[in-house]
Amino acid sequence: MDRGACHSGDTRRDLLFDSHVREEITVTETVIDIHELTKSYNGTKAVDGLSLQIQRGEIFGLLGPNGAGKSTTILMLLGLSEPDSGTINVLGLNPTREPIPVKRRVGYLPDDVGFYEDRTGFENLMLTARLNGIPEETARGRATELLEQVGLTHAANKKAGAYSRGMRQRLGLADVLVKSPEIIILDEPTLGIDPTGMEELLGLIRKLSREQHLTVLLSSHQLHQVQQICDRVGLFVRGQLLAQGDVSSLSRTLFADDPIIITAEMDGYSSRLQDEIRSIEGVHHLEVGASLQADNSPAEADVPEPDTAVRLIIRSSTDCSPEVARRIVEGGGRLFSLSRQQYGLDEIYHRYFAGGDDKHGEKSDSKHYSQA
Ligand SMILES: Nc1ncnc2c1ncn2[C@@H]1O[C@H](COP(=O)(O)OP(=O)(O)OP(=O)(O)O)[C@@H](O)[C@H]1O
Repeated sequence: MDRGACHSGDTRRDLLFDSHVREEITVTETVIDIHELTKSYNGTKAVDGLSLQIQRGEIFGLLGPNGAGKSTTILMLLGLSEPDSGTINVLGLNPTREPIPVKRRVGYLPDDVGFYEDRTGFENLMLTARLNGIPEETARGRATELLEQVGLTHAANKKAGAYSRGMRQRLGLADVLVKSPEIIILDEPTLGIDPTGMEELLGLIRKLSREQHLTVLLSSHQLHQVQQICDRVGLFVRGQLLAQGDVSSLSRTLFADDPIIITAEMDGYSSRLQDEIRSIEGVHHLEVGASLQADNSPAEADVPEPDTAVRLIIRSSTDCSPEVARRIVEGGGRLFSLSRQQYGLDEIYHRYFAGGDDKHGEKSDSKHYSQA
């Protein structure tokens, strides 16, 4: 069937009868369901009232600084640690009471996976297959196929002890996949890998997840890598899930009360224009500084000379960018660029992970003329 047909007629029925397009229908099925989970060590809460649902096929990033409680949560998901209170359901199973069926269906890649160093990559995968009761012939085929998928065919007969860090992580991924799990949990999978190796591994995880509808829970404190591949992220701080969602909705939630920052590069600035901008509804702060595009160094003054290129930084409670642009142009200014600050992972990182007080995520490196 021509995919174009999906846009007309009985779309729903067309989709259902097309085996290719059928894959595109999103059927949500919660495979990890956590409610009010709590775990303390020596009276200190490592996980504090965590509630989280993850859907089949989703790549979810569990983000948080050291000691946030990520590993403790993972251990409870795997049935390796018992919660103090709350419930966990993994693929319909209770990991505390049914750890073995959970282990059969959930793969776990720790941050530093252990191998038999004097055995080859292929032999290591075969050992894991045997441990999981996979028949010899099937195991051979699967090990060969997985080594190819993770790009290690060339190193199949090399001893694991001679693998680089990146190769070990890729072998670890293959090792986790030997038993054909439905969920894989990866703890800091790219730790210690160079940027190229990291890109490759993340690309591979995403590809495998998409192709095999594999659910991935990825724990990390490296926000940028998580942003690249995760459908959703959860921000974990001091045992609590502070917020969850895709990165842009997360930013909106976390920075909802922050002013909107608009930056304009222009020339033709005047005190009349300054008043015009300050009178825009919502604007509560205006800084005028040297433009990054300025080839002449402006003199210190309240209002620079009209031919001086300046950068305006406007803080507003609403997004008034179109109005700012209109008033600059109508006020005789030449507008070179106008941008609105978008909060991203850097700002989230500074505020919640690094304990920074850079509340506006703005680098104030411009030379100041005046402030409103
Ligand atoms: N077995 C344990 N005994 C006592 N305290 C523990 C134990 N395991 C974890 N903790 C404490 O629980 C808190 C959460 O630790 P956890 O290892 O879960 O954090 P994390 O987010 O995984 O950190 P990291 O990124 O460093 O691995 C920390 O304060 C840690 O010291």
